[in-house]
Amino acid sequence: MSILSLQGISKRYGAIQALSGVSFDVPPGSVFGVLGPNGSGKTTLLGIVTDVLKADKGSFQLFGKTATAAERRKIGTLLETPNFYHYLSAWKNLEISASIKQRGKDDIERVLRICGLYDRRDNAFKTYSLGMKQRLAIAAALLGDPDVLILDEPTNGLDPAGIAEVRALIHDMAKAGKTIILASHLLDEVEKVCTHVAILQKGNLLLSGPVNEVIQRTDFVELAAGNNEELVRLMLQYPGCSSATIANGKVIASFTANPDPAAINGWCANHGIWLKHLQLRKKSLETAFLEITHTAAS
Ligand SMILES: Nc1ncnc2c1ncn2[C@@H]1O[C@H](COP(=O)(O)OP(=O)(O)OP(=O)(O)O)[C@@H](O)[C@H]1O
Repeated sequence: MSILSLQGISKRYGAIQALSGVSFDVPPGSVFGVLGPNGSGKTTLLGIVTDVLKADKGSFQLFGKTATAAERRKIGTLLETPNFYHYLSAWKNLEISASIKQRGKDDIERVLRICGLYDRRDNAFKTYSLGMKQRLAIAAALLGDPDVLILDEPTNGLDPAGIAEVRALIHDMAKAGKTIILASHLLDEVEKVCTHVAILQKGNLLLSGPVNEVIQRTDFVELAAGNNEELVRLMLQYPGCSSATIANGKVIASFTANPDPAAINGWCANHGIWLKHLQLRKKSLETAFLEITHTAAS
């Protein structure tokens, strides 16, 4: 059973079509990244799922059921950095968050410990670093031990140390069996923390599924020989080689399936070309993503 299942969600703001018939499923235990550039509809989508906004069309189910207040209570959300009181301590701020969520105070110690803030619980919020502030926001989302967390751009505005802190926290929560749905425009974030991804562009869903399946990052090979022009001609005859070009003194060869460097080396030697350089490389996630969005736009 999917944790969240969306069918044909559409939303328009006046002349702007923010979402157009978006459908995908979030499997249990996944860290599901909703990825897309600024303005692609990520926040709108999370707003609909958390009942902050209403869809114009389409439907969705939480835990296999039409979402009611009972299902929503199983979800912790961080849609924007909450307005904590600057002069109050982390503990006091979480007491307020707990009472807004109509939850008791008995969970505050647990969430502060998970987020590594227990030792700083009595310090005023204003004395926290940005990373600690964001971790406190996640602590507030964790009150009541929800099975599912929805986080909108959880590392937004953080420095590398803060980003690493929040990522470590997401990893820990995923290990503890939580399903995490997070919106991000950072490919790096998706690559480092997500198991699944849905890619949005201008409100349209381009792709969704497990990261390794959706974002095909076939290997390519970097080669060099005494005569690179001759090497290009030879590689273009190699079974499964889809392209071979020279860049920066190296021959870059792509293939229809993942290439075997040993077989390439043998093939070249058998054809009288001795390689000076042979390296298997992976297309960066960024290149793969740009290809996906470029293909969709053209
Ligand atoms: N309240 C609103 N009124 C009018 N247009 C809106 C409103 N909220 C969002 N939009 C527009 O809808 C589109 C999708 O916005 P949304 O905030 O959902 O995208 P996003 O992917 O979350 O972007 P970002 O990464 O910048 O947060 C954008 O064109 C945005 O300008």
